[in-house]
Amino acid sequence: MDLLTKTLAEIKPLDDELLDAAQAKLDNKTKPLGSLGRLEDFARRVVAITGSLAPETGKKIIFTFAGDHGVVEEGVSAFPKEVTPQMVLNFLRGGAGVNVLARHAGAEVRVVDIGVDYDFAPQPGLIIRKIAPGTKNLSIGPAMTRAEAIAAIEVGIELARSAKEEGAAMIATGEMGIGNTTPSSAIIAAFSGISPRELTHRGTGIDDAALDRKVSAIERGLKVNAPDVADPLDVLAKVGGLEIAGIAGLVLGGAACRLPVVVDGFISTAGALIACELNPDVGQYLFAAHHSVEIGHRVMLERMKLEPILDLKMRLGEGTGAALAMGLIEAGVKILKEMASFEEAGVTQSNT
Ligand SMILES: O=C(O)c1ccc[n+]([C@@H]2O[C@H](COP(=O)([O-])O)[C@@H](O)[C@H]2O)c1
Ligand SMILES: Cc1cc2nc[nH]c2cc1C
Repeated sequence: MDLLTKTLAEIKPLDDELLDAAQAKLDNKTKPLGSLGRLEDFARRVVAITGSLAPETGKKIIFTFAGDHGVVEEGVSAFPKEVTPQMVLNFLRGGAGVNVLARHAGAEVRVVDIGVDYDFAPQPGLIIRKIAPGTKNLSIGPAMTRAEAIAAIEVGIELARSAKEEGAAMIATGEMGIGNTTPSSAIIAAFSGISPRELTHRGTGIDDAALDRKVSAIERGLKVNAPDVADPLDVLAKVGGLEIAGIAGLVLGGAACRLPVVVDGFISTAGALIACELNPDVGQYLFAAHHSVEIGHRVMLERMKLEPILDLKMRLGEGTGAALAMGLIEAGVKILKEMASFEEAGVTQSNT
């Protein structure tokens, strides 16, 4: 059996008994019932995901997948495509936004070249698993073959599995790819049936003329490719991206090996959406880090029934939102593990 099929079969819905046991433990802590709000949900879900009533919290890894996009030749981004490899080198030197916020959160950043149109020298922190030197222009034909999409998903699955073997407590998604808000918008337009004009936004900060070109590129791409929404791999291959596929795989691999997965912004959520369309149980393993400024993000999150943790008006990607949210999820787990119970603290419980 191939790795993707095997992984999809391994993903199970969360166990209600574990969720209830975690809630019972939280309800014994020295606080009015439910008073730690969503921190309690984070703790409950990490218990049910990991199967432990005292989950580990130490090792946190952000995987930042980088890929290029043929559709940039349609003039859909405010930046040229050479920024993709330039930013990869910035990540590797520790100077990018995600590096700063990961250090702040105590997380490690691993950069994955899954499809950058540049040959990097092997170096620490860089995982070279290039499937192709970028996608093809999705506005005139398929972005990639189905085999390439599956190969990129399997890279993500393997990375999640190796993170689990190394003892990671939590993993997160991130990405870098000039032009990648175009395939992300195309993916949600395909699944939702909402028009690209309503869903498409300004990415890196495009002007009105570039926004028109971007909407037109997506409209043409959906028409020429006619992706089959009942077949999420078809959508991914025809109008997706290699880093989006890698993220879909990381999410699937995380769910299969019972790791909490923190999903960053718009592009990461497009990857997570592909994973959820392949197996709806995946959503229970996910934490939506934040609400991106990109307008299609809300539609994606609603479709996946995920409530974003933060709303900081961010739209950088890389894993920046995920880095910040990891600390809050960890805080919820620490409440469960470290807070005194009523009995331990000698505090009287409610009389109702
Ligand atoms: O994560 C987000 O919500 C997000 C929203 C807008 C843009 N980005 C980042 O900006 C790049 C894509 O923007 P664009 O305009 O080139 O499609 C890519 O490198 C993403 O990491 C990221
Ligand atoms: C400079 C720059 C940094 C980024 N990080 C993620 N996407 C990006 C896009 C640009 C243009």
